[in-house]
Amino acid sequence: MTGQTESPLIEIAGLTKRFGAFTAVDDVSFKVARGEVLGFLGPNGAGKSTTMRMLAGFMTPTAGRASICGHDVQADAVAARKMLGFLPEGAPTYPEMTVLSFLKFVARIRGYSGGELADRVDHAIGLTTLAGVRMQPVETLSKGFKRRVGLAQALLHDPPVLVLDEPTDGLDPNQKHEVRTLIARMAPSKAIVISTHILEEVDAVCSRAIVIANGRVVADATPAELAKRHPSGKLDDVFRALTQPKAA
Ligand SMILES: Nc1ncnc2c1ncn2[C@@H]1O[C@H](COP(=O)(O)OP(=O)(O)OP(=O)(O)O)[C@@H](O)[C@H]1O
Repeated sequence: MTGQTESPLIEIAGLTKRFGAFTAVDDVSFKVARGEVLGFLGPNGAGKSTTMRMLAGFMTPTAGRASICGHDVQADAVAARKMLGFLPEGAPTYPEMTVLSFLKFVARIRGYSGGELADRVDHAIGLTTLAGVRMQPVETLSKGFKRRVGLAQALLHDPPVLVLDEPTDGLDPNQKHEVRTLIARMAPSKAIVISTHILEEVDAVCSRAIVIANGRVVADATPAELAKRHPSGKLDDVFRALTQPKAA
């Protein structure tokens, strides 16, 4: 420890995405420091995936900027992506590859070769409990296993920043628990953003939560602070109050 305050590893300022006349993400700003696990919450269509894609440099914003470890994700994309592990929504691409060949392919793209490549792939397979399916084509896996292959590729290079779009989607309760434990274990050394619909996940792994509705941030607080905003003390009541359209 140097005693110096480290700059946030993730910085988003005024991020906006319009599709024609429709504004999907509207002036979103936040910072995430090392050690934080930020839960990104919101109803279907709120703008979570669009924000995460822009943060990961996979979609160009209409306005605003995002940076990872000080590197602008658009202007300095290669440097930013080295510092980032991104789990997009849905299943991994290249469905015809086996789990092992897909992860080796990702490792080669990440610049690894020889023994180091093999070690990286083995480690990612171990972290995500994929050893039993390593020779199986990705397209033949169940949804939960596909999700874990996506997670394995995001973790492979041990990046300081993780952006995980619904990491536990499709997992059974045991697998959900494993992935949450893994996230909690990695948390002290990384800045992590996870989007989720599952409010218990926020209590389980997040040190902070942002709620987004209609593309706008409507709350940014710790889970305990958020829970206090409703007499029931329940996050799902707070979520409903923040995100449901008011009755006329
Ligand atoms: N390429 C696109 N063209 C037009 N509209 C889009 C496009 N991508 C997303 N949208 C719209 O932007 C809004 C936000 O979508 P987004 O996928 O970011 O929401 P989300 O919060 O991730 O939702 P979910 O929880 O259902 O995954 C939605 O109304 C969606 O239909």
